[in-house]
Amino acid sequence: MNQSKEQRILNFVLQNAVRGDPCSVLDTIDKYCSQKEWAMNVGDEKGLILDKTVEEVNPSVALELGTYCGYSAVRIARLLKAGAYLLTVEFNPEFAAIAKQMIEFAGVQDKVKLLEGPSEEIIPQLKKKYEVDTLDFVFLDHWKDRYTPDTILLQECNLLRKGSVLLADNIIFPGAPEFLNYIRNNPHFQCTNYPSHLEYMKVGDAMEKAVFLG
Ligand SMILES: Cc1ccc(Cc2cc(O)c(O)c(C(=O)NC/C=C/[C@H]3O[C@@H](n4cnc5c(N)ncnc54)[C@H](O)[C@@H]3O)c2)cc1
Ligand SMILES: [Mg+2]
Repeated sequence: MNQSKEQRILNFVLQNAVRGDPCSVLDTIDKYCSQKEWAMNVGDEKGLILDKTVEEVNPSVALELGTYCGYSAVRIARLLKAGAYLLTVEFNPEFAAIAKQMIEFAGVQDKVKLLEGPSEEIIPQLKKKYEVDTLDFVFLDHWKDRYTPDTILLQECNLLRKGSVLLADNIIFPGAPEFLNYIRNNPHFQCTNYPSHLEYMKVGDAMEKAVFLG
């Protein structure tokens, strides 16, 4: 049975990156996906916007929706302070298995909890089952039509506090027009747009930061 693209990306990392070195894992994925097979990792250019936002927020508890191969989970986890952790949600079992190996190879497994299942089921479990009080940072990079319902769900589950920061990928391409309309017209969020490019391409894209005002 021939391998999936995601399996080929993982194999390339296992054979070419330095075990326990998150930066080498990120660089190796970026090298593979820019030179061999495109994949929907946040990538190096938008990755810098993600880095700056995570460093600015310095979260104790972070949530990622849409783990995929684990690129942004590694990217976020490598910046977390001692005792801080990332919860990352992925409902495709094949991708979750790939991401688990990617996270472990990068050596950030102690900072990452990979939760397998749909975000709409996991989010309501975060307080009771995963002992979360509130989330300091949320990275949205899953199906784009889930950004709005999951942002509403996070509020309904009282998982956001004054100052919680949401960062959403792909505002331009593939685009999340409904989310943009929702969040920019919502008085409870203060929004900032970060123009960039689609990962590994010369196509325009952007990220949107939304600070919850309580
Ligand atoms: C054809 C084509 C290809 C790529 C692009 C460009 C492009 C560029 C990008 O940066 C992109 O992020 C995307 C994109 O579509 N991302 C969707 C990412 C989903 C991942 O998240 C998982 N997931 C999806 N919904 C859920 C959910 N509720 N609960 C838990 N996991 C979920 C999936 O299992 C995948 O692991 C696309 C445009 C067009
Ligand atoms: Mg994306």
